[in-house]
Amino acid sequence: TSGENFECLPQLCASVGPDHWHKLYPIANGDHQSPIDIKTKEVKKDASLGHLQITWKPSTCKEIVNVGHSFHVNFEDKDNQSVLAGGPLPGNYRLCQFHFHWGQTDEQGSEHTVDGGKYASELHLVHWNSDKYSSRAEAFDKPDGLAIVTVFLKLGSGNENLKDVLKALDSVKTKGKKAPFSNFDPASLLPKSLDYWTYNGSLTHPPLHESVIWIIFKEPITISSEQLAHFRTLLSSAEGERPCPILSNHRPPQPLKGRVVRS
Ligand SMILES: CCc1c(F)c(F)c(S(N)(=O)=O)c(F)c1F
Ligand SMILES: [Zn+2]
Repeated sequence: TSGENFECLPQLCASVGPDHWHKLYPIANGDHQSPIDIKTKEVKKDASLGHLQITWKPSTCKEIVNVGHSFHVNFEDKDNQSVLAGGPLPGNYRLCQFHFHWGQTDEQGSEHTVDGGKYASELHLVHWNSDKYSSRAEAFDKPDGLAIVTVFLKLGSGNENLKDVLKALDSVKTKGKKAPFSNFDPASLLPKSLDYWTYNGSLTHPPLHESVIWIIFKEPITISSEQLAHFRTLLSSAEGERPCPILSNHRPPQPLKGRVVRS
């Protein structure tokens, strides 16, 4: 086709979807894969689990980047300024980035599900074990390497605290683009209650390392249909290429393989 600028064909963009990952990343069929469906009746109450200690500094927020299948808000993590501790964690985990997952329609989009129920979106705040490792790269593939705090977003009224993130998205529309994004307080995206579920799992996108302690808040925050549509305007194509919108980027739930979810 001589430079026609037609919309990206869905199958072209999705030819590397979750069902193909195992060919390049055999761990995709491993015993500690994420996400999972949380069956609330099978959750084990564990009195030894303490409260989470969250100390995130807005001044460590640095930039927003289009990583092709999503966007990441990256934090300065050269010292222990924005850290997570307590709960199921053995020590301090340093915040390095957050990102969202969403679906083709408002009826799906979360990665974890609760009693089979899907939320419209899911926020992941990624931290690495800075007591034991010297960088996120070193921690990424270690069993106690990462701690990911997860907040469900349910379809509802517009979320004031997402406005700044959504506005910043407009400056990183195409793959590989990055823009400064500072002084954002990720705690503004937390629910009132910090009650959580926790289990051991993996990254939900290649390389799928089984290196994650998942900490999932039970209470969702809200997101509107318009804000979800804004997520879907992000492109997986680079500048000048045929535009290919990221309509969805959530992996379906994986087998629990005997793991226990605690709260
Ligand atoms: C290696 C890049 C990467 C992922 F592939 C990934 F799947 C996740 S996730 N959805 O488990 O939080 C990350 F946080 C992440 F940084
Ligand atoms: Zn994620």
